[in-house]
Amino acid sequence: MTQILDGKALAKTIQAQLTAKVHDWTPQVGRPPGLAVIMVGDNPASAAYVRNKERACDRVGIASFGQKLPGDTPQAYLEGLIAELNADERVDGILLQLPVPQHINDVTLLNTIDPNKDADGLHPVNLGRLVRGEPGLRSCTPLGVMQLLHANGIDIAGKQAVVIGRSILVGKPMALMLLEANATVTVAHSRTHNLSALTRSADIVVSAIGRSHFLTADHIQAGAIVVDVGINRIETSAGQYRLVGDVDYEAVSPIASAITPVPGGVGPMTVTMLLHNTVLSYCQRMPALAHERGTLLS
Ligand SMILES: Nc1nc(=O)c2c([nH]1)NC[C@@H]1CN(c3ccc(C(=O)N[C@@H](CCC(=O)O)C(=O)O)cc3)C=[N+]21
Repeated sequence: MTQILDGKALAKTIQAQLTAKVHDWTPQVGRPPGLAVIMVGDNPASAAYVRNKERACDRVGIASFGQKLPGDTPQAYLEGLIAELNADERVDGILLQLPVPQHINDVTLLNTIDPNKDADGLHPVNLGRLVRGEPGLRSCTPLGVMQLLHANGIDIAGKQAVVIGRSILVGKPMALMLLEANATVTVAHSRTHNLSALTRSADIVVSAIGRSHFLTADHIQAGAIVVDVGINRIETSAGQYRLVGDVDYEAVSPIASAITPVPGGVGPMTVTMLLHNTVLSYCQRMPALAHERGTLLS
């Protein structure tokens, strides 16, 4: 029987744990944790994610300091806004929703976020901490994948893992987190030769490329663990949109020993890890909670 790695259920459990802690800590600290999501322009997919994030914050008791800005907002304005949020004591996490419009340099902006408020874990200081294996704020999607594997009793040490995709948001930090958990990691990408031969030798395949039905039965060996990070919107015959991953789920799930569905797999974990990072940052910034540090994800 193939094990379904249910991210929606685990997200619910972790969010309930976070809610209880936030409920206890808010009176001690005198304020709730705060998250500022900055969205520039009106990409409909981004708007939907941002709404999900704000709803999740509400449920857990995190204050939202969302900023929805027009698509022609100048770079200098955004730099000023981030400086203000860095200095705002009520804000523990800052996230710049990606992608940003063409005229904005996202790397420069991400680098101005206070690393201790970097809820997305994308600042060079946090990426450097990950490379070194030091504690720090970790990128949400790969952290969510690690939680999902861990909570389902999947042992990673010694396994062959292939990560498909080398983005700074998912592929690279995913590879480093699997390595930190003692997997033998290979990173594949669009220029990789003989991808299917490579993935067929893997015990764990993580796909983060953004192409629907890309990973087929030919790519997977019997008993492999398949993690689908892809979020692709495809049009159905009825003219509506449906969310699918990178994996041909019907074909691959009977072969795999464990697999994440889309939706309901990695996506809800990403949002939950963003909440987790915000609460972790709150915990680290507030002296009253010093003794609680490190108790968040058990
Ligand atoms: N700075 C930044 N950080 C991000 O983490 C980030 C980003 N920019 N830009 C866009 C991507 C995408 N992303 C998702 C989050 C949640 C779901 C999610 O909750 N998915 C649900 C379904 C949602 C639906 O039905 O639309 C699921 O898979 O079950 C998906 C995708 C975060 N991203």
